[in-house]
Amino acid sequence: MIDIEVLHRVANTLAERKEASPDSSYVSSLFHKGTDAICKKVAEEAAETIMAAKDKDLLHVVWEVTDVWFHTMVLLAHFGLSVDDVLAEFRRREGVSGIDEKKARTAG
Ligand SMILES: N=c1c2ncn([C@@H]3O[C@H](COP(=O)(O)OP(=O)(O)OP(=O)(O)O)[C@@H](O)[C@H]3O)c2ncn1[C@@H]1O[C@H](COP(=O)(O)O)[C@@H](O)[C@H]1O
Repeated sequence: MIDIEVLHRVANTLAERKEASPDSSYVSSLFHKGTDAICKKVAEEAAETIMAAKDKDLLHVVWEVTDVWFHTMVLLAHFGLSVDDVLAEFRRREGVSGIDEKKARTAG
């Protein structure tokens, strides 16, 4: 199993890019363009994931999901959120059936 620490290393690089010149860094250029540009990339990469899935192109599914994760990490960093916020939410949901959770949400 590959260590999840790679996500933290990339997240640390993203944080450093907040101080970098947009000319020298793709991530910095996204930070400078702002929320709309970052969200546009998330949407584009999600659409490309769907197209790869419909083509049953499994290599491209992995590439595009990586692009989605990466650009959502840029979005988190843009808002001062961290990978750990998402991992904590996964941990909070762990073992809670999606069916039971939805029932509890719609019961009241
Ligand atoms: N993991 C990534 C990563 N994944 C994808 N990408 C870039 O995300 C972009 C994806 O956009 P597209 O596939 O649409 O490619 P494109 O058509 O060239 O992009 P646009 O024309 O739409 O801008 C490409 O430019 C990829 O190179 C990434 N860029 C950077 N990282 C990580 O971020 C770190 C910092 O990157 P820089 O800030 O560029 O140094 C790197 O060391 C990596 O760890």
